[in-house]
Amino acid sequence: MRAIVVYESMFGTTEEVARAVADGLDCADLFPVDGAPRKLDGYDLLVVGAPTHAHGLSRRSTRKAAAAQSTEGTRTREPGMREWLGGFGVLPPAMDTAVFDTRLGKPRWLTGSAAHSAAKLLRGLGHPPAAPEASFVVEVEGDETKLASGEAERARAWGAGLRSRRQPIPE
Ligand SMILES: Cc1cc2nc3c(=O)[nH]c(=O)nc-3n(C[C@H](O)[C@H](O)[C@H](O)COP(=O)(O)O)c2cc1C
Repeated sequence: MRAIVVYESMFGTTEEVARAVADGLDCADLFPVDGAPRKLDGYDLLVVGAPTHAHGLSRRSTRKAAAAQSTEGTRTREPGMREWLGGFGVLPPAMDTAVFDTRLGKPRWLTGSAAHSAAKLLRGLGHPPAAPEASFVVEVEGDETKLASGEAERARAWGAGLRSRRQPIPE
């Protein structure tokens, strides 16, 4: 199996999750969304991950708001995941997809979910996620946004789970 993990990240948290997911998959190419390829032929699985902004995928305005909060600049720039996914007319027909996000550790009806928005876009492209959407919790303390304890390990296990879903069933 050949997998590609594409992530958007302002402060590095979703990037950390993406690296753990790719590690769990053990067969994945990893790209920031602003450097991701437009040709996905040859991949069996596309995994996309993004931070939750204003209850869904980021928009240019929310990315600007994030940039204003950071003295170091943001990890990924334009385009965001919404625009990257929106730029595809078709995806390779046999390719599976999976989605994850990072968000605050509150009930989903309060936080929203970027993964849920990404899943909608993928359904529109005829590639509904093959696994349940995953969310990983971030904590914000003052100026610092960090992954909650245990979430990197959970992300690695989620990636490994995606890999095992794709293993052929022995005859
Ligand atoms: C402009 C903006 C809007 C946000 N809106 C939400 C939100 O609606 N729900 C939520 O759970 N977190 C929200 N957050 C927190 C982000 O989810 C958090 O910054 C992100 O998961 C960190 O990932 P990153 O380090 O990869 O950017 C928001 C953050 C920013 C900067």
